[in-house]
Amino acid sequence: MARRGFGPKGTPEGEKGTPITKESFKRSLRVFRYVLPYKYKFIVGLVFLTFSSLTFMGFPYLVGKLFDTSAGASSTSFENINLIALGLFAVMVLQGIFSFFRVYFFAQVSENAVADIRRDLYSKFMLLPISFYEKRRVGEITSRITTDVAQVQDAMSITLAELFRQVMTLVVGVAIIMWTSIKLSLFMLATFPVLVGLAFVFGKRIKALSKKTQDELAQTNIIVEETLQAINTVKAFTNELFEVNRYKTTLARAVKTALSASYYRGAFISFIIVGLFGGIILVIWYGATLVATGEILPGDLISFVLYTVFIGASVGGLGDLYGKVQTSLGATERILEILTEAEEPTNRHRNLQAPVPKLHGDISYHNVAFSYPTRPDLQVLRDININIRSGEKIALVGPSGAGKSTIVQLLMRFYDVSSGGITIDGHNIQNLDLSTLRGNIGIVPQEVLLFGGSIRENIAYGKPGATEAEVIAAAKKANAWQFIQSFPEGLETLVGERGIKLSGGQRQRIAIARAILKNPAILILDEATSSLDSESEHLVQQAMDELMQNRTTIVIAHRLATIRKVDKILVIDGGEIVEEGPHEVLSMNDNGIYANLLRLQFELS
Ligand SMILES: Nc1ncnc2c1ncn2[C@@H]1O[C@H](COP(=O)(O)OP(=O)(O)OP(=O)(O)O)[C@@H](O)[C@H]1O
Repeated sequence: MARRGFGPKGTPEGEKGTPITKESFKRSLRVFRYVLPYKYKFIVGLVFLTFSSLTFMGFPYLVGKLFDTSAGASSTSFENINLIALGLFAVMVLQGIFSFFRVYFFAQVSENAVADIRRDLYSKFMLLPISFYEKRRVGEITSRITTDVAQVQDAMSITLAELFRQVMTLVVGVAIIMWTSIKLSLFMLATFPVLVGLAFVFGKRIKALSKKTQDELAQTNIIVEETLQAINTVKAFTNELFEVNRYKTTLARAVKTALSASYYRGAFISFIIVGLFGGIILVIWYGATLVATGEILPGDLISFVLYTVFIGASVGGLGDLYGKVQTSLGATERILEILTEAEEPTNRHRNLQAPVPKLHGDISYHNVAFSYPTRPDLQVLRDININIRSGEKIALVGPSGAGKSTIVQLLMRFYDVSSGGITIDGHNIQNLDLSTLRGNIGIVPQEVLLFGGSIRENIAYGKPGATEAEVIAAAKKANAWQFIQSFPEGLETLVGERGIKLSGGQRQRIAIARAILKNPAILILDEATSSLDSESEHLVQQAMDELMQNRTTIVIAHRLATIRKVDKILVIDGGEIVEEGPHEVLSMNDNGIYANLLRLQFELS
């Protein structure tokens, strides 16, 4: 079977930011339903955030009063310098306490909500059809559950709090300075709209550039991930340097974009500094003239300047936050897009411990035609009619790319037929629950990928919760017990991330043991193309024969010698069944494809 699954197919989508519109904002609010279970903690966090922002606003006021008191100009109750200084300390202590609880509560909400999002995304990944994975790169999909979720977490914990704080500083700050001196406030505010307008334009430009940097960094990560996954291939083709160069080129591009973005960021910061300080100097100058004419107290001017700094800082911060909110909206949309993808129609609520309803194993294909969703114009199968009675064994042979693997993928409903139908025990597989369907099919793939973990775990994968005795019995039937026993750790031997410590024949026998444990009515054997040594071959064949007993079996055959005993051989060519019959009959047809293939293999061997 051609290797399926994640591959560098499809085009990367690019991690786009989303413009902040009413629509995008509304849509992304849907992600906040993940906050709902923790709403009380969220509200408490918001209350602490409000408190900490408000107490901070008391700071400039007290500093001004301290100044006036020291100059002996105050007629209010703030007579005592020590008392005011204590008040300042109290403000800071309160600020510290409130901030602690704000961080604590927001972390509780964001960590839990984000874990819920990750869990839902992962469950979704498990339930999405194979066609979903063919359209996307694996790096791109994993970045949904890592980068995008991390951005949402930032939004929930930092960005949101910052936004709230900055807006509050702005509103409360402006109200206080208005109360202090309308004249001075109007003078100060006259310079602000220009500053705010420019900051937003700047912020937007920076946003676009940092997005581009992120996209390019994502590209470099995709290269790392793909090459590490296929490190054997890279080495086998001695393409290490080629890959290093490919990585270097994309990395250089990312650095270039990051650097050009940094010019704008630098310019933005300079602009804020020059603009703000210029503004502050103007305010101090005008304020000084008001103090001179006795319209305000010197302490008021100090408070005023401090508030102006706060307000200026929050305006500057808002520019930055605008970008962050945009990034978070983009991430949120991508997450929601996955969460709303159509799942396979599987019975996900099935009790995992409950046994799968047993099928008998009569299979029929009626006029099946099929095109892959990614290549709808290319018909891969046409007019396929097959009847297999329960317990019968058939073999599919034919040139590479003929459609053999596709025929069995349709049986497992990895894809749905384009026309025609497939029935098992008379039921159209479209109407069978997917867990029942796949629960009754065992597969020994061409290339066995073992999960990192022990041999026991890998065998028990065929029947979660299998007892030790069952695992051993299966291993024995699969001719695997002998080599497992020869390892010092026996069943507990770790097989590494992809079972690299086991030989091809050993891996296959583990896969056979797994299938024996699953005890399916229908079996799919995808013969390995690479031949094993004759000793190993014999052991694997013996195990396969044991496994095939009393099961409907479809063998995808590459080596014709192994399929002489099957009940029927189907020769597939160009997506059609071109010959059909037992070995004895087909091999006699001198002009037939099967006889030809036989001769070819005989000559080659
Ligand atoms: N996921 C896919 N998306 C699009 N086209 C595919 C996909 N998988 C296979 N094909 C195409 O479908 C055709 C049949 O492929 P299939 O893997 O069924 O052939 P096969 O007979 O099993 O070949 P092999 O013996 O080499 O494994 C080929 O032309 C192949 O390129």
